[in-house]
Amino acid sequence: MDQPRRFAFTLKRLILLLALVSTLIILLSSYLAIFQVERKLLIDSSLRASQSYAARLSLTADLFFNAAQKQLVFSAGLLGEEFDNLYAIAEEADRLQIQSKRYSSVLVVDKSGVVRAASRNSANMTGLRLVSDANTQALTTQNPVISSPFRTAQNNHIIAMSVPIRNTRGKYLGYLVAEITLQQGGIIDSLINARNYRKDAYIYVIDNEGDVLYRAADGWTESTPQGNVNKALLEGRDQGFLHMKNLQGEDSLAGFSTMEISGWTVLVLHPARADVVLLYQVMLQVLIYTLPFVILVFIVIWLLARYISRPLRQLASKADTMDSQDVSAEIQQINAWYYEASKLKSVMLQGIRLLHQRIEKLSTQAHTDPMTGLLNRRGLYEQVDKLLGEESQIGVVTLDIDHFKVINDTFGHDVGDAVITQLSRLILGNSRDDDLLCRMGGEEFLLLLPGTSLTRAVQLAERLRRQVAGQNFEGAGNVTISLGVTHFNPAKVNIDSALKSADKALYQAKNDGRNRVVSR
Ligand SMILES: Nc1nc2c(ncn2[C@@H]2O[C@H](COP(=O)(O)OP(=O)(O)OP(=O)(O)O)[C@@H](O)[C@H]2O)c(=O)[nH]1
Repeated sequence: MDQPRRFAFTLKRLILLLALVSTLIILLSSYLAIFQVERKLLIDSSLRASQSYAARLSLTADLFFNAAQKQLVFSAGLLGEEFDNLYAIAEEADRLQIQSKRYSSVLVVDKSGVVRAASRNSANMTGLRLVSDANTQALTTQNPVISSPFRTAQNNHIIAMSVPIRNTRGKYLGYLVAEITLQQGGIIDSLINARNYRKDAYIYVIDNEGDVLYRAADGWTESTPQGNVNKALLEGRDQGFLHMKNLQGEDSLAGFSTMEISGWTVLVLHPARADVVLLYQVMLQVLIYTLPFVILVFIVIWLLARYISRPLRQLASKADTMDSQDVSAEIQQINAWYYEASKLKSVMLQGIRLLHQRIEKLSTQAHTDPMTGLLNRRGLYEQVDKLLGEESQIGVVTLDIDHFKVINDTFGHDVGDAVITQLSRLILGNSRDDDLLCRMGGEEFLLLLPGTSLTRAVQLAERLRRQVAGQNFEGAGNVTISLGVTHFNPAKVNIDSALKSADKALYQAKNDGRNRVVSR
């Protein structure tokens, strides 16, 4: 069963992770910075727009009040001259109302608060005693007054604009008052309305105490506005902008401007969340525009991470096969294009060289006999396979020193060693490069002779025997050897049985009196 592959922190993944995390942090922080800057810009611009709209409205209202006041002052001058002529003052009141159309009614009031004359549409008020605060204010101040809104007996929501009437000697006779309706369609409504501004905006007009006189939004005007705006929010400024809650309790941004003549303040409010919604749209756009670049950056980072990590990844994969023969050549192929990788590559190559030398040394030690330098039994089996595959006939000679125990016992072990070494050199001197010569153990040797017939193997064995017998061995004098010879075809006969056969021949040579060659 396949083991599930464990996640590994490779260099490529680490570079990718690092790059991704840092890119994301940079992106997020820039995104947040853009968000903050955009938010401030949007809020600022929307506050400024509201404030300039409020300023325009209050200027328009100021121009109206100014013109209206001048008109009333002019008429009051005429009325002062003809105050006793009831017909004339009623005509003037009517003329004013018809001409201006701004006024719902025009009244001439005497100094006791009784309506002396009225425009035709309010003729029924003639003779009535007025009791409103506006009346009291006009009579007590004897100055031009713009009243706070109030409800008339006919339930009209109005403000009253009055100017004093004096005769030619300056004596106070009463006042001329024009009533201006606040209801939808009235003059204030047509001056101050939300129709030309953003749809979510509210227009408030507040008086000096902060009481809401007028409230309108897109398409509607409140007939009896209630509520109070804390004037402390305006911080004594004539115009500016502020954050506040509207009368529904929503967080709102407001621009304001105060009228000169009435002292009323126009507030233009809109809910703050509208700008936030706009901001989210802007941020979404930013995201959409930046996304392709972000993806491109990630792809570039991914390719770079691959390119940077490739030499190290390839070197790391070769670390698993450092004992293989071809690994050095494979490592040479790796493009270690930067300092650390190239350093690692050269250290690995050096390490592999040393490792292979060491392995070779160990292998040689394991396969050779240290005393004679010949192959040992393991070394023979290691190399014989090649020989067996290539040859159709192999001569086998096995040889053993005669009475070697006596040599040891007589001359000592060192002399025995020297005899073995000298014999091995002699055998080597009689063999070809292709021959496999092996010290099988003790004083026993084996010769495998590739491509050699039995006859030639016997000839070689005989030559060896004679040479040994004729040689003087240092410290031991004359030494003889016995040899067993055989021959086999590796395709047909197993090497072990061939060796056994050679051993038998050797055994027979020993039995037959030693210092001889026996073949089988
Ligand atoms: N000096 C020395 N002696 C060895 C070495 N290896 C084996 N011997 C000795 O070789 C001797 C072999 O003795 P045996 O097997 O009885 O044979 P032999 O005395 O040669 O008698 P035959 O083979 O029957 O002629 C033993 O005494 C071993 O101790 C070696 O590396 N050096």
